[in-house]
Amino acid sequence: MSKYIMALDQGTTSSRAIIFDHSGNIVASLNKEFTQIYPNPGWVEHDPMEILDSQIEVAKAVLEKTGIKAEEIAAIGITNQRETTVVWDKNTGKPVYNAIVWQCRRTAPICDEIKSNGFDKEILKKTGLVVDAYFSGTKIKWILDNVEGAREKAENGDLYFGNIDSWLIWNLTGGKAHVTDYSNASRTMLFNIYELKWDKDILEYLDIPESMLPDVKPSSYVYGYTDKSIFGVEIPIAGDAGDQQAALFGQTCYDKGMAKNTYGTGCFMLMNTGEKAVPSKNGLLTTIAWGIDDKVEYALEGSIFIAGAAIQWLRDELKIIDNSPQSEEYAQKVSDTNGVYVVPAFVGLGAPYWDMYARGAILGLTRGVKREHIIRATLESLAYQTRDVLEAMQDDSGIKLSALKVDGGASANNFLMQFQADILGVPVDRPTVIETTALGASYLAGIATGFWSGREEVAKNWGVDRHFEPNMDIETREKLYAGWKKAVERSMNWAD
Ligand SMILES: Nc1ncnc2c1ncn2[C@@H]1O[C@H](COP(=O)(O)OP(=O)(O)O)[C@@H](O)[C@H]1O
Ligand SMILES: O=P(O)(O)OC[C@H](O)CO
Repeated sequence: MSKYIMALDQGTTSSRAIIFDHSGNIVASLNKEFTQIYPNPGWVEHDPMEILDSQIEVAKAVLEKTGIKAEEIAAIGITNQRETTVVWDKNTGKPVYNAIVWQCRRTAPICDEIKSNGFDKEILKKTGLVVDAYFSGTKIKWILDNVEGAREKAENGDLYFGNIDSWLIWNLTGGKAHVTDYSNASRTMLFNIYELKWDKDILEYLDIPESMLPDVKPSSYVYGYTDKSIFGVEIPIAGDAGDQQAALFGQTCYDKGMAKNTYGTGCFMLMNTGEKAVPSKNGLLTTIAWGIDDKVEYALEGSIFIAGAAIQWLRDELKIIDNSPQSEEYAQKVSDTNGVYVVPAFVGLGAPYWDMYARGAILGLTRGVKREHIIRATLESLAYQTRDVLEAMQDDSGIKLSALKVDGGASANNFLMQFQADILGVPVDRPTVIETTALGASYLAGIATGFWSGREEVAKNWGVDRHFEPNMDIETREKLYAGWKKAVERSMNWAD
């Protein structure tokens, strides 16, 4: 009998493979960072072949490391950085251009044009998305308009588009399945989230042939089997969800009103809104959580573009820490930021501001400011951005959270989690498994193949590692937050 599920978690900065047992515990995990390509200011690309190779490498290596045989893997669940766009030739399997990453701002002018024509309102109504360079639609258009010969090939039906999930599944199945799931489709800006189909008007407006697009399936479903040449046996690929929706699933937020916040490269808060799509008045996105049990369920989402990436910036560019966990040690050496705010708007601002032209800023510098203050202010910026989003979410949903479930790499930082509870005035709960993205993908795959009976069974696996209770007086909290709002204002509308 197969004893495990393997999740392939293809994130913005690394490809990860995790093996889970029946209790939802991590048996083994491996990850590999890959190259970030910045060809121009504000542009971000990945090499799709490097993504594929690194993902297969860690999957094979994690099996080798544990001695677990491929036959013991009941199913594979895929989860991925969302919106990142790959276009490839279906005859040769070769990408026609690098993957254009979700953070890339190159299509801001296309978005401006959409807005000036007023078509953004139509797009919001159909897709639940605010028009922004973040989503896949304008990235596909850019490739077709700028890569020599691409448009002609696309019109001949020779090109496929996919987000990273589709690119991986197509390759892992030996070119047999060109598919995606509802959650990923809902991030393309091309998918009508109410009618559950690709939207012909938007495709026409952006001049994208429908033949390029994958078939859209449930998130818990057998899409195909891995080609024998990869693991020696065929393993069903039975789960597919965008990483943030997968984390919502892994956090077992199955009831309306349940929410989680994931602190990875970016930071993404999602609230389950059940079978009803809730439009936002406050700059949040209405998106599909997943398709399962013959229906789709929706979520409200606050997307923060830069979170853990700001800590990597302290490490890699400023070189004032040696590794991310060290940020906690430095932040605790000072009792406050000495009046400093860091606004990490490196690629503009997402929810609730949606300013493609905002740029990062350090404000409040005086002669006494030390690196510890800058490090602390950078960590605090993750918490302030989360408060911006939580306020919008509570207002849109009419639901006041009794506690916020957190996960992702930076949620390991105890200083940050305590400050988060303090600045929200809401307790924060960190679960025993913070790799909830991979866990959610495993649950989706395991449910599709009968490894688990359903959501009720896996919900029992969730447990708290640590509870952070707010411990700041209201006056301090509000004063600090008011300073943040002022700082954000100064960073906005900066780049031309
Ligand atoms: N202890 C920590 N304190 C602050 N940030 C951290 C810590 N550990 C990891 N991070 C940040 O978390 C991010 C990695 O989290 P992860 O969930 O793996 O992200 P992703 O899936 O986006 O690659 C990195 O940006 C890293 O800087
Ligand atoms: O790679 P992550 O975990 O930061 O997630 C990226 C998001 O999916 C982008 O929408």
